[in-house]
Amino acid sequence: MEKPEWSMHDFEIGKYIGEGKFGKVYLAREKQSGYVVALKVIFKAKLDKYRFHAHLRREIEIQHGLDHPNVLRLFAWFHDAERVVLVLEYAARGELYKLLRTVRRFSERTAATYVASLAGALAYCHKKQVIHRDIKPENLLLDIEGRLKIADFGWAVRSNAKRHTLCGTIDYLAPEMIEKKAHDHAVDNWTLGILCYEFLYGSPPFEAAEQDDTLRRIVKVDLSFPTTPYVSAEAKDLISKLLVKDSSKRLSLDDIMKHPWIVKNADPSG
Ligand SMILES: COc1ccc(C(=O)Nc2ccccc2)cc1NC(=O)CCSCc1cnc2[nH]ccc2c1
Repeated sequence: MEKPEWSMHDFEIGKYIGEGKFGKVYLAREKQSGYVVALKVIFKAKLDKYRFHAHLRREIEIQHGLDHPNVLRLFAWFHDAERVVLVLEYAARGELYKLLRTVRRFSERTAATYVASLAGALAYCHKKQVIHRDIKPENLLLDIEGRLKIADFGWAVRSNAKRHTLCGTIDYLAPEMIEKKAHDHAVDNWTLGILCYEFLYGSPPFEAAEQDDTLRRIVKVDLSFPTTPYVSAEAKDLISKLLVKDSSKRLSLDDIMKHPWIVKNADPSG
């Protein structure tokens, strides 16, 4: 979809599909090709207010170079007097979390396929020196084939987030984040452990009534596996090797892809 410059006139704008801190997201069809995309309209006035021009420019440069089946594509961007418009891949089956809430929990094959997709996408991003990927659950979308897409919502605050806490859920924070230690991309490996647990059991491992209890359980790595639903020993083995306090001892992304539970259950087509 390379072209010297795009404008709004190249697209038929469809329904509104989402809200970001900097603007709204619409379904759109590119007139020439009929290709359906998501247009994220960001107001320059907002960028000025938050002084995000440089951040957005840097992000666009980074995103433009990313091309992985499990990372939402930024195809192009253009701007006019008052707006910057991002031409993004459209993930037709929407938010993975809405699906999880609907079906309660995923099968071991589905969970393993999503974990393998995430590990592959993160390994790709880390190879491209991109570790600002934030694999919070709200950032995971599903395309028309049900393939997982890490949809970096940039600095958007999702106004329609379903999470129970205000500032985005704390269930995914790694111990080093809570203890304000230096953290690197090993936090993503921790988050993969949380997500794998939640995919299989339907709720995150350290959930508690009060936020303080959740934080205490995280720093203690107070991990236990309920007797129901049945979850295989291999799955628990993988989760136990990711939810490790010492970030240097967490299973690496490559080792996740080679783990017996992933090898046995993940669908290679993603
Ligand atoms: C590569 O992706 C992105 C790259 C950059 C930014 C961004 O906003 N950067 C920014 C903005 C201002 C200041 C600084 C940085 C956002 C995204 N990605 C999304 O926002 C995903 C949801 S919009 C698309 C989309 C697709 N498919 C769907 N299916 C259902 C809903 C839905 C929604």
